[in-house]
Amino acid sequence: MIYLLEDGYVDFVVEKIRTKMEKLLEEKDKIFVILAGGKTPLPVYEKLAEQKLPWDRIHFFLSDERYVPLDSDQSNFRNINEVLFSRAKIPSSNVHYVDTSLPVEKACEKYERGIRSATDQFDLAILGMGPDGHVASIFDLETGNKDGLVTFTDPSGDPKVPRVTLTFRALNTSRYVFFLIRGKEKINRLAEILKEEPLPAYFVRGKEKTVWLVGK
Ligand SMILES: O=C(O)[C@H](O)[C@@H](O)[C@H](O)[C@H](O)COP(=O)(O)O
Repeated sequence: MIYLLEDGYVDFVVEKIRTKMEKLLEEKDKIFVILAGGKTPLPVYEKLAEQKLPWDRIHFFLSDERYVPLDSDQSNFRNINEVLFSRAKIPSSNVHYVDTSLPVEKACEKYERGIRSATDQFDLAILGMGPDGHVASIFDLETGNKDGLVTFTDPSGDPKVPRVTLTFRALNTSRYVFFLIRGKEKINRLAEILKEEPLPAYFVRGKEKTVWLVGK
């Protein structure tokens, strides 16, 4: 499903996420949600934090993290914490992040252990896509197809730093996938994906539904 929005992007996307979370919470006591890093979702997260949701029943995981200190302004955790986790007063035990104070392999192992002990599937993945078609920090298919749920990359992307990322295997346990994309370049990538171009984002699908929320 694709929504192409002329304006009102943030409000529309927040509403979609809120209603989906409410629906999922009618079925289950706890839900497990993946959040993308990057800039596009930040105003969405900020507005989401103002919603009346049972935050103690929602568990969050990051799709990927830049391997930088957690207080760096390049840290996805820091940026999401600022606009969502701390504002909505989400219990810290519900926030699963990559411990970048550890050596990178250990950080992956710890993140993977945390996921496995919490759940074997995600209910909702809120993802972005790069202007080159990458998703999470999967810039090439080999990385995405690694065994296990979490892996790391050489310095890649913008900022060009090593990254820790969920694999296709982990992302594709998600029941619902919402892609949040804005701008011409990303719209061109989506057009390619619809023509089955094997870009990384092409390989991520929700088990029940994949929704593209596309803005100018
Ligand atoms: O850490 C990251 O960079 C991401 O999680 C990444 O996959 C992001 O979603 C895209 O690069 C889009 O980023 P923008 O929204 O900033 O364009």
